[in-house]
Amino acid sequence: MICPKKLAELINTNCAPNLKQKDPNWEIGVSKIAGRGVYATRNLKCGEIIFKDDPLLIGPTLRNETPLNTCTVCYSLLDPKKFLCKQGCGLPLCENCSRKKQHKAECQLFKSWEPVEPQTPNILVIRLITVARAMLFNANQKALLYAMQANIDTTFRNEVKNASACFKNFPTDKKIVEYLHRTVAILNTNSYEVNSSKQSDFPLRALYPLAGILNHECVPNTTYTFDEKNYTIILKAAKDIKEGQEITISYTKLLWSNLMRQLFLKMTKQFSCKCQRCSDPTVSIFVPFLV
Ligand SMILES: C[S@@+](CC[C@H](N)C(=O)[O-])C[C@H]1O[C@@H](n2cnc3c(N)ncnc32)[C@H](O)[C@@H]1O
Repeated sequence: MICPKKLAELINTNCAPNLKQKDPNWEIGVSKIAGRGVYATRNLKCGEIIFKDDPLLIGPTLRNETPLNTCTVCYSLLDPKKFLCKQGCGLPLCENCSRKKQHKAECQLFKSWEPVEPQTPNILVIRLITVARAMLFNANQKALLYAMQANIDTTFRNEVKNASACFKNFPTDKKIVEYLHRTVAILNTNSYEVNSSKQSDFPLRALYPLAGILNHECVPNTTYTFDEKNYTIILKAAKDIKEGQEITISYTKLLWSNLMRQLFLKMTKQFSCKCQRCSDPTVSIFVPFLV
């Protein structure tokens, strides 16, 4: 894993206007919690905005119940009968976005892989677009992506492996395939779930260079929201934070029981939380019975 200083340089090279602050109130350092973390460079007041961060990578999550007839560029709901790109890349697309540069590059990439059934909506093909977007990164963006933590488990290769069977000419080059697998692992470790601003039941996974470095606490000192237009994450202090203190978020829902949080963190983020709340023997580990 690269050191905090190098990571900060990469973020600085790649950062979108929102992170370009003259005198940021945060810095990246070695964390007492895990790996690298983000620290306050001055005292922060409860409610104060700490930073705004734009996604490096964003795209559909897609679960079985999500509507496939959703444009992969603007995420608006499309006619359920005819919604796939007319050029044969297999991606759902609205008329307006078919003219956009972003889709043209993605369309070309998917067409070069030759979808087996380009006129049949396929959840594996559509879901792959988020990972495939990292193929279109420039060298700086690739370096930043690679600097993010990638948790490895027994399943992270399945996403690309399963989707590859839906193409006749999927890359076989080891380096490319490894890059795609690693992108999945990085998304699994660091991404946030954001609802599409066009439809609330269409979840997106978004990777933020700085917000992705925040470590977890079950009683975090920040909260976050997303800007509906560009999916910028806005991080605010949830209590007063002292200069030098680590800035944390919660990866779970705050009101989940100890047991639920611990299971979720172990299964999705591969760690056992040792925070004060988790270590409190007076807190029940069972799910509270709500009336
Ligand atoms: C989004 S990353 C956080 C940034 C990471 N520390 C880094 O250096 O890039 C999430 C990973 O950080 C580690 N992590 C975050 N919070 C933790 C905590 N409270 N206890 C143990 N590990 C934690 C886990 O390995 C987790 O999968």
